[in-house]
Amino acid sequence: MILDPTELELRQDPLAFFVHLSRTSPDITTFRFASGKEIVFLNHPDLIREVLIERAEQFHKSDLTRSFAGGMGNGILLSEGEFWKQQIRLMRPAFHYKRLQGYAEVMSRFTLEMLSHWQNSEIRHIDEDMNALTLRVVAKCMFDVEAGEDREIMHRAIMLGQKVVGQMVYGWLNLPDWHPGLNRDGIRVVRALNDMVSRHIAYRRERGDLGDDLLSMLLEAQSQPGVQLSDRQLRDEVLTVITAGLETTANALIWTWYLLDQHPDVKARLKAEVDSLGKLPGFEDVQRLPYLDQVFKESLRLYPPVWIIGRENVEELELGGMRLAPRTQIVMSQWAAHRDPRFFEHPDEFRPERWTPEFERSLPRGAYFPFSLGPRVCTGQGFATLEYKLIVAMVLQQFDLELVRPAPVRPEPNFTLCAHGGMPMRVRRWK
Ligand code: HEM
Repeated sequence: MILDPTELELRQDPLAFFVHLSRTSPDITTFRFASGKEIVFLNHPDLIREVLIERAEQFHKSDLTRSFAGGMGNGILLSEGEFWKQQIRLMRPAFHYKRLQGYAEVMSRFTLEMLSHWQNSEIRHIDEDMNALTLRVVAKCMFDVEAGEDREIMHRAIMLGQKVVGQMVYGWLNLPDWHPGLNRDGIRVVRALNDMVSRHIAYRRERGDLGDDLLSMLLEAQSQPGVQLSDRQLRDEVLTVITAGLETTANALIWTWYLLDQHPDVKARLKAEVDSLGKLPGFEDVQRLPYLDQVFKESLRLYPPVWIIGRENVEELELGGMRLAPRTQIVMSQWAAHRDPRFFEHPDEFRPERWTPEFERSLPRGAYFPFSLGPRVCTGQGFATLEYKLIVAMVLQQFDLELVRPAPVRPEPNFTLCAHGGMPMRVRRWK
């Protein structure tokens, strides 16, 4: 097949491709593959806001989202319309602010447990540690699952899954007529995960004593009048929340450790702030650390774990002066938008201090959207923010992390933005 230059650029470096497109294109632009298939790229906060918030009901998740979520079945990430409304109504209580306090206790306990295994001056694969930690946290908080054997199944599945889903996303980006499908490795991964989740559902039913975690809420909802929730759907929801909640938060943390290593002045200031607590940080404490909040926002700006999202219009419509046929594939890239010099001064620099209340007020809605925006905003935003802040504060109180491979570390745009080649770091207990 003869590749159009666009396809070549996209294949070689999707992140650079979208930044280039955003710096050289109008607010809405179309790029074409050699096959003739078109993709519409949104390059202005007003249009992003229109699609995600103001006219959200006219747009559905797209082929891109289906490729990301390929292995998760038909979970909440992909559902639409009345069915999505039912699912979000059933699931939202598990993410309510009041419940976060209980989750904070689990997050802290598991973080301390991880730190108790760290030896002074050893080299740790921080990417693996962060993935293992966020997996334990989400599995325990949402599904009350703690068993070691399952952790191993899930950990292996996620590591392989990263690769498989990455290939699927690349498939979508590179091959315009490509349809989501799993290769043999992918099928194995999904089968192992499905079996594991089904086993837990059966076990929980047998036990009979439902708790107040998300799985219990969904099991209970099955008997409510008017609720349509098959066992298969329930399993898909469990897998979706685990997958959506684990690698995203892990990568936010991994890139933060990298950025702090590359910016010792920021690390010193953040360390002073977390030490000023004089104790282990709790649920309320981490919400009162302003510099930690700035570091969080700036890390998600430069390394947004979800680096691209897609939508398609349900019916023919006009957007930004362009007529779109039904099911036109639309993409918005956090990676590119968060580097837009129209809204971020020195966009490539890591400057947590930019996040002042005045700056946030002046930033147009749609210019910064690490958790997306509008009705389909990330359900786990509060959960992830709390988890990130507790983990960063607790680790930094005890350890200094130093990168032991040459910088820069290249971001790899898979399902989420991974660190190509991993993030080995020497961990030193502060004197
Ligand atoms: C830093 C961490 C996270 C980031 C950056 C992130 C980002 C996102 C984004 C951008 C979306 C929208 C995707 C789209 O529109 O196609 C999303 C959806 C979602 N996220 Fe997150 N997420 C994070 C953590 C979590 C956690 C911890 C959970 C759960 C424990 C979670 C659960 C979900 C769910 C259920 C959805 C689907 C919502 C819906 O479609 O109604 N996320 N997330």
